[in-house]
Amino acid sequence: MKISFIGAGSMAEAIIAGLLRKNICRGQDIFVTNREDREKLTELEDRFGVRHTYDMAALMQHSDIVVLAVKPKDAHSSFQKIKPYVTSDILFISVMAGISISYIEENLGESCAVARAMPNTSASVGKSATGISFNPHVSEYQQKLAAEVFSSIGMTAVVKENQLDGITALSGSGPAYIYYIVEAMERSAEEIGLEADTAKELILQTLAGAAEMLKTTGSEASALRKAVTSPGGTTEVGIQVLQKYKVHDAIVECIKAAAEKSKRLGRSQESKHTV
Ligand SMILES: NC(=O)C1=CN([C@@H]2O[C@H](COP(=O)(O)OP(=O)(O)OC[C@H]3O[C@@H](n4cnc5c(N)ncnc54)[C@H](O)[C@@H]3O)[C@@H](O)[C@H]2O)C=CC1
Ligand SMILES: O=C(O)[C@@H]1CCC=N1
Repeated sequence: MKISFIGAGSMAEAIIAGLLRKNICRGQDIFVTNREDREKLTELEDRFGVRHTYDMAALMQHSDIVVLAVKPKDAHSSFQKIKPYVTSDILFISVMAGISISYIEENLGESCAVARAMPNTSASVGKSATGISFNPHVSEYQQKLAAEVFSSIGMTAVVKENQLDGITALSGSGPAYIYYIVEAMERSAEEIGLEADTAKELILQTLAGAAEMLKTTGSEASALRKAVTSPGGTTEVGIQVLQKYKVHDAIVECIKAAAEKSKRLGRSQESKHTV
């Protein structure tokens, strides 16, 4: 499979790492390009054995799949660059938050094969949770190619496009919320006098263990929480503090706000650049 990346930032890098680790393609079958940072492209070339180019005709000719991995605000400028070289046999996979399939079709051509995906940065360790949606021009073969790409970086759920703003908020941004909680756990460990390295190991194992329990026991999160919470014990006091600070509601509001932002990101780009 020959695959190119328009945009060579954290998300492109995470997907490339997965593709190569799982031998989905060879480094020489991957082209990367960005706006102007040649140094970054050379670094990727050295690290992964991928090729880089600013020649869009060559990049597009080479590609079965073109991954659109620029920030949503740069979507339009990246479309302008590649539009002259679009052909009907290329599968475009956008990982851009908020950018709709119809906007991509408007810019690249109504009959283009387009997938809109929302992975997360855990892709770089093969643990992404990815939602993906296809337009009707994506053939079964191309759907298989896309499944190969995303299964190399973790699990994938095929969904209706209207689910993707929610998925962006839930699992696209999700790792950041978990890291935010870990930052707070690390600070509390310091404040209660634990040794930093030991605390870090304990936190990581606690996270991994809780994830494994959720995955393998089939029990609901609330039931697992209750099993930890001994009446009159320590957890009960801790949870009472979380309730006092309305942490549950804050997380619900956080994810709803992120989903709204994903919708707004798409709308603002689309209204700025009517074709
Ligand atoms: N970082 C994350 O956790 C996730 C990001 N995404 C999405 O992935 C996309 C990329 O995000 P990051 O990799 O974090 O961004 P980034 O800022 O690390 O990388 C963006 C890349 O796009 C390039 N670029 C900008 N304009 C360009 C143009 N006109 N032509 C060619 N290249 C251009 C930049 O030079 C840079 O290499 C975003 O749309 C984001 O919504 C999706 C899932 C998770
Ligand atoms: O923050 C963002 O906009 C991107 C999309 C999901 C994760 N990062």
